[in-house]
Amino acid sequence: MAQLTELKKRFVEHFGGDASGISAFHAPGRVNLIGEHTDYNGGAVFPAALTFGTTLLISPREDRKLGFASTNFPVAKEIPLDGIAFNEEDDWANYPKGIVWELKHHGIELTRGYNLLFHGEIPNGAGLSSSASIEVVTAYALLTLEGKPTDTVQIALWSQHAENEFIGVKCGIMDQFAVANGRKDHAIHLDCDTLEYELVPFRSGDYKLVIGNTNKRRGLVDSKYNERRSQCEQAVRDLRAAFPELALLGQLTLQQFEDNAHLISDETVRRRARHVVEEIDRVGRSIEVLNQDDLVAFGLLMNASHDSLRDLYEVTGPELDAMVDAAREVPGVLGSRMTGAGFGGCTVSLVHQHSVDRFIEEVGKKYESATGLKPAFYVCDIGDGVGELKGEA
Ligand SMILES: Nc1ncnc2c1ncn2[C@@H]1O[C@H](COP(=O)(O)OP(=O)(O)OP(=O)(O)O)[C@@H](O)[C@H]1O
Ligand SMILES: OC[C@H]1O[C@H](O)[C@H](O)[C@@H](O)[C@H]1O
Repeated sequence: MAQLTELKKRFVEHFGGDASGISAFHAPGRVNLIGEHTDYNGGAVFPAALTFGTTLLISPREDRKLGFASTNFPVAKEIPLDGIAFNEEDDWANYPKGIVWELKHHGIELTRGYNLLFHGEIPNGAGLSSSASIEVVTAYALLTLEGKPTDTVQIALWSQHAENEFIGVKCGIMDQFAVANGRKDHAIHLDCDTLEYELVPFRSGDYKLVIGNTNKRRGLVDSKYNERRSQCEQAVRDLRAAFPELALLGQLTLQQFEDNAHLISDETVRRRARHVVEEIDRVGRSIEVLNQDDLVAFGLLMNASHDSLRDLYEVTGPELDAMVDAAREVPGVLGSRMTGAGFGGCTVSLVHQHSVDRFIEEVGKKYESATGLKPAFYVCDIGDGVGELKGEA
């Protein structure tokens, strides 16, 4: 792999030494096909790993220090292994530091220092999980080099915990889980309450998944994400009048919700909860129609998902809506929706392979004239989850 050779050169230029002790790892980004804002409600999600992601080159060093560099960011860091703590000044290096902190939390103290060079191909802050990717690849690599088990479900949970507690972003489990457990040409049907999951072959036939990046950056921490979470918690509290044991909205069937929605006193909170329960139902129906290779029905469910995120959950915004509206006007598009947290970021559309060029041109033009922003498009295949790049390293 030419790129790995190039990265090794950069590693040696930056950290010195020779290339012989370098190991290489890769974790993908992810796209969520349907099941949005359901993970932290204990509901179902249906994401898939991308073929592009974060490559990590890593080698042990003699002292008890961690050297962090990234081809994506100018600032490199050298940090003592002992006493790892969040530090604003360490900027992006807080993500891999958070993993070292997390491993320690589980009794895994690194036995030596390491140099790490990251190379990311995922646009940051665009809803394709570059942060989950850097977390998961760091955890997998460090566990491998320390001779510890690399259980990818455990790695997902630890990475999520690091993001929640070390970085301070209260995300659900979907991103880290997809990045850690993805499989080529499969999407993951994950129950976020039990963490039971099934890899579902994604047979898209003549259709391609096309990601559209609005290039409207969204800030997860300062966005309305946490407000949505609290509204869901409020709905659960109200619904306990009928279900005293209820812990998460995802534990309700659609019918149970319909029969008791009136218990939620605030109208906005009721709409938020309705989105969650209906979206979980849409995930179940998606699996059913995909099992029958009914892509048309799946496209309609994608559309319904976006419309609900726009009208009930209110996390889309003008950019995502403009891109989805433009996408649905192109012949050969079966469905189009926002993906990820929302408030900007990316859309995902199911587009006939013969319409992809026209899609990119027409959606690009309409989107730019509606918003003044230049979008980017990625025609994507579904890739594998985290792993070591053994042959190529
Ligand atoms: N290759 C990389 N090198 C260094 N830092 C990275 C790399 N990839 C991601 N990061 C860190 O992760 C941050 C992006 O995380 P953030 O949660 O804001 O967005 P995201 O994960 O891309 O999007 P989303 O959470 O919506 O899926 C970057 O600003 C940087 O600090
Ligand atoms: O589905 C919305 C999605 O938003 C972000 O990507 C979070 O990191 C995920 O945990 C999930 O909540």
